Amino acid sequence: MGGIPSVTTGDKIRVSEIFGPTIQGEGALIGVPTVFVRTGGCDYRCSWCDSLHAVDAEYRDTWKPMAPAAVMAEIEALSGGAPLMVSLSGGNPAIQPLGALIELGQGKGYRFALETQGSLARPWFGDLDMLVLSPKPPSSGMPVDWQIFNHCVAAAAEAKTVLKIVVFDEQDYQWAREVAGHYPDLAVYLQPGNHTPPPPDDDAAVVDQEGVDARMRWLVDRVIEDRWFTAKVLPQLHVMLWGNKRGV
Ligand SMILES: C[S@@+](CC[C@H](N)C(=O)[O-])C[C@H]1O[C@@H](n2cnc3c(N)ncnc32)[C@H](O)[C@@H]1O
Ligand SMILES: Nc1nc2[nH]cc(C(=O)O)c2c(=O)[nH]1
Ligand code: SF4
Ligand SMILES: [Mg+2]
Repeated sequence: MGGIPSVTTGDKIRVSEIFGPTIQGEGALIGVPTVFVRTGGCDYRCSWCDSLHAVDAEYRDTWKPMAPAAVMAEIEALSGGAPLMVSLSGGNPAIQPLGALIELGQGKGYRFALETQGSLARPWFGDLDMLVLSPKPPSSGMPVDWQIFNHCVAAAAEAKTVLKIVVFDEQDYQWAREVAGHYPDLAVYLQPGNHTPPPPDDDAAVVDQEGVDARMRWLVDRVIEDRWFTAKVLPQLHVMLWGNKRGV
């Protein structure tokens, strides 16, 4: 007996928050009306994580175990029953048993994207409409297990998988180039990092927008200088519009 990790509760999904519809603010689906399901718990602790309320154990009592049908009911209530894109984020949503929710939602016409750092591969990645793999650069302080990351890449079709890499500095940028070179079939989205003021709470909407803008301009210059014309460079649109506010 014992040995069962406390990260999941049977078939239930550990939910930090469900919000929307809003627009997807990042990457390949930017601008697409989306409901977000943010799961609680992460196997990483990036130095600059903007979602600590879904990562830090001190917020654990705000995470609620929910059956897939209950999560789906909330998504449908938020969308008024009109099918739309659902983004599964976190925390690391790959920790959670999300296969049943994806199947249930797709049966009703909803589409599902999932964002993960690529530290856990799941067979149900293959059922997603889009898998966003966001390996963590040196500035995060987190090491990448490339063997597991490759399992994630293999679990979903290449056409549905994209790379989204956060870049804070030249070292991150060089790292992103190298990583992209290893996955020539995957579309690459570069995203300037934003320094967030801890601790995360509803009032922490302040963001160093000038810093993000400067980093964005620098990132565009770097990509053009290197003639890296297959890369796409996008800021976090929701951060530009609403700062680090939660639920948008
Ligand atoms: C909060 S994470 C949750 C999903 C998953 N754990 C991951 O990291 O991919 C969602 C996205 O936000 C990005 N992100 C987190 N903190 C950020 C920051 N301070 N600036 C820019 N992007 C950030 C992550 O790299 C990831 O692409
Ligand atoms: N609008 C909006 N777009 C997002 N794209 C990725 C997000 C995330 O935190 O995972 C996010 C988010 O929290 N809000
Ligand atoms: S992997 Fe994602 S959720 Fe986890 S700490 Fe890093 S940015 Fe935050
Ligand atoms: Mg975010």
